[in-house]
Amino acid sequence: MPRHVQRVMTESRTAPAVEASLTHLAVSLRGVTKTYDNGVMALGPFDLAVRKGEFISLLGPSGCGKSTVLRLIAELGAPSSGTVRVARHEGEAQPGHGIGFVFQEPTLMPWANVRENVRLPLKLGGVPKGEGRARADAALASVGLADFADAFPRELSGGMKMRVSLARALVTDPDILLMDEPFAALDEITRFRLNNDLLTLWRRLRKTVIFVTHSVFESVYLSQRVVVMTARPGRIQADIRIETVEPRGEEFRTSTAYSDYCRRVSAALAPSYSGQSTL
Ligand SMILES: Nc1ncnc2c1ncn2[C@@H]1O[C@H](COP(=O)(O)OP(=O)(O)OP(=O)(O)O)[C@@H](O)[C@H]1O
Repeated sequence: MPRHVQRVMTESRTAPAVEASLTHLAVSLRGVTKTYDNGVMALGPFDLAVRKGEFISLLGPSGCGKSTVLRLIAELGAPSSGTVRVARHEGEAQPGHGIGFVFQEPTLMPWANVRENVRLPLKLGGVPKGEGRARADAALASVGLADFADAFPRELSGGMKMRVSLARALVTDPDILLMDEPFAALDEITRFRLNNDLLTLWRRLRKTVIFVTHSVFESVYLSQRVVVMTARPGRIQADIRIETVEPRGEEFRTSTAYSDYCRRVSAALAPSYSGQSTL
């Protein structure tokens, strides 16, 4: 039975009705603020509820606290105030368990082959080598890299390295996938291809995905909801549901509905940039 682990918080009273509805949520942030040691107030107050299996994007100007949100969810830091809750299964009480993290940089170990890179989280978790290798191979197959398990990172393109990074995040079979601008450094064609592959994976695995991007187009294409943040300290500027025929594909990318949503999201984003230099 899933249970909810409540983490560092200064205010713990929650209305019973809200508590009950948490069983449908993967992640809940309520009244969260984050001020770093240097005095920078990065976030808040910030409220976000993400349903299990939902794909949402966080969009906002540079420095508005998007990565901070992901780090708080992953317990790579504690909120200054407010509540962060993450749904977990029994046996996943340790920080970070049940969560996969994909960063903009694939951060692969250059001296290890692709299989060993993907196996790393299992190795750190004490999974026996044979089982770990089999699971790493399965994760690699899921991202279309079954034939590259013995290759080294230097032999791979940028897109392939990102697939390895995704396989490494999936190898522990997390319920929640946090993705911090994973495709930002890739060329457009590779990015489009990875967008489609990610959607295919998401439809198959139904993980909860929280995806950070600077791209209005990418956020609308991928997400069921686009959450637009204000400039720092980041709060919710708009929460826009993207309703369209599923599964999405290239016809959605060229549809009027897609461009209408992009316009709507851009308009919601505009106030967050007001007063900021565009240079
Ligand atoms: N460890 C830290 N110590 C001090 N300040 C930090 C730290 N991490 C982030 N910040 C500051 O907090 C603010 C929010 O940072 P964060 O990385 O969450 O923003 P972001 O929206 O992800 O930015 P970007 O889109 O540029 O990646 C920024 O002003 C950043 O400089």
